Amino acid sequence: MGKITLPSTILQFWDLGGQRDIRLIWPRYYDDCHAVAYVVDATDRDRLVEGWEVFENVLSAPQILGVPLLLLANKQDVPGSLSVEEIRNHYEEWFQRRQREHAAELGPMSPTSEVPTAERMASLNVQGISAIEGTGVRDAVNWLFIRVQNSRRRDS
Ligand SMILES: Nc1nc2c(ncn2[C@@H]2O[C@H](COP(=O)(O)OP(=O)(O)OP(=O)(O)O)[C@@H](O)[C@H]2O)c(=O)[nH]1
Repeated sequence: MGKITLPSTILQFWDLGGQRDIRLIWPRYYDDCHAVAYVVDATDRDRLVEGWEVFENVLSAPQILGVPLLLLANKQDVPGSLSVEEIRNHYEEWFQRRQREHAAELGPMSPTSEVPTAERMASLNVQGISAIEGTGVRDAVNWLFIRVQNSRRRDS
């Protein structure tokens, strides 16, 4: 857990490990979650698809519906890492492919509860960071602060 103290609020972060067995405890945190910052390793092309599957699983939790989503493309300090735009495109292509596969499995007459691609992509902010060098972290925190504050205002 980490805390960032800002003049008007304290942001509290829970860093939930990405290992397979640790993912099982993530849902325990969903009830009190005001935003999701999902970190992917932008140097690891081979594991991106697995990352999107896990991400989608998180987003399908009812408690997560409507909370601000920040996708962080980490390791931007490494030459050749995927850029923010490449990560966004990779996720969008994967999401569209998955929607098509689901539609094909369900057949043409089945009602769909799928989220339209445009809606999903519009709700998602993608930013580049380097956790090691600290670049992009301030922008990410500012974005989270503003979005959480705005969604609190809407709720009250
Ligand atoms: N070059 C570079 N390496 C990084 C960066 N962030 C993390 N690493 C390295 O990536 C490896 C994994 O980092 P961790 O912080 O253990 O990753 P994690 O996602 O928290 O791991 P889990 O909690 O097990 O999911 C370590 O060797 C880090 O030094 C970064 O921004 N740039």
